[in-house]
Parts: sequence; C-alpha cells; structure tokens
Amino acid sequence: MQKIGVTGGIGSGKSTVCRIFETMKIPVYYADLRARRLIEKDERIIQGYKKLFGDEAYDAGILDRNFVAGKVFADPSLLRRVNELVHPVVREDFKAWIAIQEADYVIQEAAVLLESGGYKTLDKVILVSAPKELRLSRVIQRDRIDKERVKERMKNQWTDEQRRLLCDYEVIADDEHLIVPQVLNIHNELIK
Ligand SMILES: CC(C)(COP(=O)(O)OP(=O)(O)OC[C@H]1O[C@@H](n2cnc3c(N)ncnc32)[C@H](O)[C@@H]1O)[C@@H](O)C(=O)NCCC(=O)NCCS
Ligand SMILES: Nc1ncnc2c1ncn2[C@@H]1O[C@H](COP(=O)(O)OP(=O)(O)OP(=O)(O)O)[C@@H](O)[C@H]1O
Repeated sequence: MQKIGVTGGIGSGKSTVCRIFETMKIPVYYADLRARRLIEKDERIIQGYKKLFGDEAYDAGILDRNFVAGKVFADPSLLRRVNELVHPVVREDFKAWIAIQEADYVIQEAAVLLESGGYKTLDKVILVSAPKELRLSRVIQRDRIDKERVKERMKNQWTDEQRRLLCDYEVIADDEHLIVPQVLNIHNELIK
C-alpha cells in the first residue's frame, strides 16, 4: 500500500484537502490530532514533558497547551527537544494505524512532515500551499488567536519554496484556484 504525505504550513488548507480524499474512501491519519492524544497518553512523552516544563504542565492529565506553546515556539532548542520526544512516538503510532487500513493508498497529514524527516518513509508527498498573509488571516479567523502567536509558529516551519523542493504534487489552496479538481487529478494519478 502506498503511503502519501500531505503537508503545508499552518492554515494552508491541509485538513480541508484531506477531507476531500476521505470522501473518496482514502484513509487519513491526522498527525497533529493524534499527537494531541499521545501527548496525554504516552508515558514516555508525559515524563519528558514534565521534565522539560515541570509537573504543573499537566492538570489532571490534561496538558496546558497554551503554556507549553508559549515556551516552545519562542525557543527553537526547546522545540527541538519536544519534537524529539513526540515525533518518534507518532511515527510508531502511524505504523500501527497503517497495519489495519485497507485502501489503494493511505495519507498522513502533518504540518511539519518535511521538517521532522517523517516524509522519508513515505512514497509521495503532496504540498498544500497558500500565501502567508492568507494563511495568517484564515487561522486568526478560525481559531480567534493572536496574529503574533500564529507568526511565531510560522517562524518554526519551512516556507513553501523550501517545501516545494521535496514534494511530488502541489494543491494550490488560495482564493483563486478550486481545490476539488486538483485533488481529483492527484487521486487519479495515484490509483493508476
Ligand atoms: C506546543 C503544543 C502543546 C501546542 O498545542 P496547540 O493545541 O496550541 O497546537 P496543535 O498541537 O493543535 O498544533 C497546531 C498547529 O501548530 C503548529 N505546530 C504544532 N507543533 C509544531 C512543531 N513542533 N513545529 C512547528 N509547528 C508546529 C502546526 O501548524 C499545527 O497544525 C503542541 O503543538 C506540541 O506539543 N507540539 C509539539 C509536538 C508536535 O510536533 N506536534 C505536531 C506534529 S506531530
Ligand atoms: N481553498 C480554500 N479557500 C478558502 N478557505 C479555505 C480553503 N482551504 C481552507 N480554508 C479555510 O482556511 C482555514 C484553515 O484550513 P484547514 O483547517 O484545512 O488548514 P490546515 O492546513 O489543516 O491548518 P492547521 O495547520 O492550522 O491545522 C479553515 O477555516 C478552512 O475552512
């Protein structure tokens, strides 16, 4: 079974694109979503996060995400340590998930798939791109989050130019291109 990555910056439209693949019965592993669960369930991550941020990072088993986000996105070395804790566990979880899927191909959706090196075990990667300013305004509107906080995350992610060098396909998810036909074209290529 082919393993396909879908990546792109914060607010690019990855999840929207993946929902279109899902309507064609393609299973999608949402790495950010799974990571959120694993950060509160996997003992190796919990112990690691407590070491880095103190026991108070968790309240009744629930991670104080705002507190941790405020620290890691302002400190690249801390973010690296957090990534080193989380990404191997996500990779392991993805492997177990694949084992129970049945389809022509499966998708892993992740914002930092290239940055993390996770793409190396995948067959093809699709980039979902949109201009930075548009991504900013989408996330601010969707999450009611402060502009500076979104920018901080962007600083810790690659640019579309960097991503393009490693990706096999691109879905342009700006205000001018329709995404459904682009997704259909890629799907047809993949099932050939
Ligand atoms: C810092 C944390 C607690 C913030 O939680 P929060 O609920 O605010 O964000 P969430 O996890 O839903 O991610 C939202 C978006 O932030 C960006 N983001 C998240 N983690 C990272 C990262 N390690 N590097 C760059 N951008 C990131 C992505 O665009 C992502 O889609 C959390 O993101 C975290 O622990 N991240 C590190 C682990 C990780 O890399 N997870 C995601 C990929 S597997
Ligand atoms: N092609 C598009 N045209 C207009 N709006 C879009 C388009 N694609 C996505 N959006 C909107 O932009 C916002 C971000 O999209 P989405 O949640 O799919 O992005 P994402 O890349 O998964 O984001 P994140 O990395 O933050 O999880 C959503 O509110 C979504 O409805």
